Amino acid sequence: MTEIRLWNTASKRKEPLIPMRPGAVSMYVCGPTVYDRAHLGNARPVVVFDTLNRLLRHVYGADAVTYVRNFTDVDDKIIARAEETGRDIAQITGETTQWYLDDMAAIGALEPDAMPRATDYIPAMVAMIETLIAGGHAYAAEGHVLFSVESYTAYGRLSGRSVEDMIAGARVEVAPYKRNPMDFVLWKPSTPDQPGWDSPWGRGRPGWHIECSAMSRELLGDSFDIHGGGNDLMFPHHENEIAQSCCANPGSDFARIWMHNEMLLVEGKKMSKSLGNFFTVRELLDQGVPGEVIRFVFLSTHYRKPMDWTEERANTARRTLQKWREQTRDVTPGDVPDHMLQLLADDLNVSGYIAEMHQLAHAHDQSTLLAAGQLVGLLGENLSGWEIVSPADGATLSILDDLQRRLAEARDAAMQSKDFSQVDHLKTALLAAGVEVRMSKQGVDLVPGAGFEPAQLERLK
Ligand SMILES: Nc1ncnc2c1ncn2[C@@H]1O[C@H](COP(=O)(O)OP(=O)(O)OP(=O)(O)O)[C@@H](O)[C@H]1O
Ligand SMILES: [Zn+2]
Repeated sequence: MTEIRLWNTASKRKEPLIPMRPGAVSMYVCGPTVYDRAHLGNARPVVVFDTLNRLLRHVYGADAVTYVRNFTDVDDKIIARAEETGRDIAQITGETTQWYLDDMAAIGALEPDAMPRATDYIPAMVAMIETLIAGGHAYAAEGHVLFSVESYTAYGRLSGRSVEDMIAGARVEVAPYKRNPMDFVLWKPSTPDQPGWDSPWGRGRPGWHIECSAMSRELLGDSFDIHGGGNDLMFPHHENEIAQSCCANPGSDFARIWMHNEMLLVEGKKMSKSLGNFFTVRELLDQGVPGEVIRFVFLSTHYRKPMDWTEERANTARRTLQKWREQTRDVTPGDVPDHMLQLLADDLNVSGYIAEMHQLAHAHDQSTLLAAGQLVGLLGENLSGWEIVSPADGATLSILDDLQRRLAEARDAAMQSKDFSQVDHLKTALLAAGVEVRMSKQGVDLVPGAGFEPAQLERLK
């Protein structure tokens, strides 16, 4: 069986994935707070963990993998949105949840095995908070319940900070009912017009962090294999999840491997709702960018590196996919070769994997190319958005293939003879027909651009 190695943020090294329950892999990923359309940054963790989910299913079998991603449908941001718009909270969260599912399906993400909504798990959260109070890890004060960070000596270990550093560096809310400024809210009181549930501490609602601790435990148990999310969640959210879960379930590991994707940036800054520097996945789809192109752009950068979205990258992705789609039309998928699987299994080296896909395309190994694409959620049948693209027809593609071969041969010959006139002649003619010519050590690539005129190729036949 392929050994999967993943970078564990907690240990700061790559570790083999050894499922706690042999043959059964469990993964929890923090999902969205549902009050607005997902922006492009929000789609990055979805693509990253969807790709991992697909790899896990390939290696262990689909039935052996349990992937959970939650919806946070109770949160102060949602309450604020309802107040601003005068709309009903259930309407806002219901609509936004459906948008999210539609948009993520459009970028080729499989639905997780479970998608718990926080409001369906309030009793589990209350029970966990009671356990924490009984164990001396939390205290009730003025209708709130707070987690006492001093009660957990490993607090800060994931993000590598001490409690003193955190107090100095963080903008923590200082409140009279807190014993330590770093103590964080497990439960807070609700006014009569805010969503609330009866509890031993009065009518109120959970804090954000306890939601994930309770839902992951209900669905995956005290300990599970992989916990994922964006690296903006490492502190305080994940640090707080660990504190809650490890104190409520003594002796458990909570999550064995912590994985964090880097951010999608806009001019050097994280794309985020609060900064207002965002555009949504839906806007891109509506502009005619196929969901598969969005996915491909994400896959082209390793998940632990920050990245930008540029139109140029989108156009390159579109041309590559268009070509591969034509090449693999009516082809039956073969098998993904082991050396390619090894690349994915090495902490999701998808860019290396895509380089191999280019090689397969050059070698006209269409059935392997198709299988390789489908393993990472590309070249499938259900990916929308291509209808507005006019693909080159089969005859034109075979001329292009022929020209690609001739150009590669001409180049090899010219390396010996030092006479590049034939290479230059072909290149000039291709460029005139609107075909971009890319030559690298790996080979020759012909990419028809927006101004492609197939008729111009006829005279090169
Ligand atoms: N720019 C980004 N790049 C990659 N992942 C992101 C980016 N922004 C948010 N995420 C991830 O998206 C998920 C949902 O995040 P969240 O709903 O907090 O969005 P947000 O834009 O960060 O909102 P806010 O700015 O209001 O905090 C989380 O897993 C988070 O890590
Ligand atoms: Zn979470």
